[in-house]
Amino acid sequence: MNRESLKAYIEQIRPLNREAMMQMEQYLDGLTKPVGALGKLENLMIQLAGAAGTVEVKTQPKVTVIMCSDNGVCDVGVSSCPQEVTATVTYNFTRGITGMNRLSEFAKADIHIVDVGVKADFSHPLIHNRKVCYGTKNMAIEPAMTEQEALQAISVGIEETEKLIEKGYEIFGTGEMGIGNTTTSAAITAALLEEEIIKVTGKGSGALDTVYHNKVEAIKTALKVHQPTIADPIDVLAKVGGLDIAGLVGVYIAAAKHGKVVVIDGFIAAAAALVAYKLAPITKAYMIASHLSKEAGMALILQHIGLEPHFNLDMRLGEGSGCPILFNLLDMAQYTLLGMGTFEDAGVDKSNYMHIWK
Ligand SMILES: Cc1cc2ncn([C@H]3O[C@H](COP(=O)(O)O)[C@@H](O)[C@H]3O)c2cc1C
Ligand SMILES: O=C(O)c1cccnc1
Repeated sequence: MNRESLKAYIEQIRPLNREAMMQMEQYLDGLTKPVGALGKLENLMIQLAGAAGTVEVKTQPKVTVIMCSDNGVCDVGVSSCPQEVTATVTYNFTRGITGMNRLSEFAKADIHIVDVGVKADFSHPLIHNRKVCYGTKNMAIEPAMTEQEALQAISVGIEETEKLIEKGYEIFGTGEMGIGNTTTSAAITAALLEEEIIKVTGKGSGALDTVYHNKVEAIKTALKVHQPTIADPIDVLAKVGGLDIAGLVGVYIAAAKHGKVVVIDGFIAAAAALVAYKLAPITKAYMIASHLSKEAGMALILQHIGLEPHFNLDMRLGEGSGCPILFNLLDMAQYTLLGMGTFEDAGVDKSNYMHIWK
């Protein structure tokens, strides 16, 4: 995929279907409750109707796409964790033992593991080999990726998502595994939001003071040396981003193009959402924020896009972990709102309560 074909793909994304959203809203307003009283649960159903183009919304089946890749910037000590852990955890997703595995099983949701650039080889049927290269370059010295590599990783995200859509998945989530990716996410956020580096850089998986200092310095150097063009999200992504983030950009874009909502996990998934939003603001209509990560940069990204998190559990795991929790909320919203009685069913004379019932 090149810039032109990506642009042509993005141009096919349609806005949410207003008619279906109005129908859903009208239906919800007729239920035995004050108008809007189920708040964001109602908003979720309206958004799903808009995405699907019908009030007959489906919340099953669900899948979180987990983009796994390594980051060359680990060479300058930006994570307290050794880089090899990327490969270990990527493999562990196949063993069912990670936090993400358990959360997803509980939510009856699937995971789809993609090796978009891990610095190790796997031969496991559950790890989809879409390796662009064996990790990015160290952005503190040279650009993390070429533009072509970044575009290829976006294509991987698009193609994997389209395969999952063909399999019948209705709801998508975004996950990642890549030691050092809170540094790349902070670099992207600092560049695209034109924010101070320390305001968007956190302790990631648990940085000590020296590691935190290395993170800030690596980002400072990368932005100074490569001078990414702020108005060009692909340039920013290629120079200071990661293959995992690029892959997730493809997930947001492809899901939106096919009328499917995408749940955003934590800071890294949010950095990818920011790139997708900058490339195609229309993708926002299909995004659902799950939780607010402990990483400070996430709140700024969501504010910028104009999305609100649905919960704050002080989580900072990544892997897609916020998605299955939000999936549960979607199921609950659908079960409740599409199963409730109308005010007629409830025998309520609404003429006395016109101010709360429409
Ligand atoms: C055992 C382990 C499992 C993880 N699962 C997700 N992450 C999370 O931490 C990493 C980012 O943090 P940093 O930028 O500090 O390296 C990513 O892989 C992210 O998914 C993990 C981190 C560790 C150590
Ligand atoms: O919010 C996240 O996604 C996150 C935070 C810390 C470490 N890994 C991921």
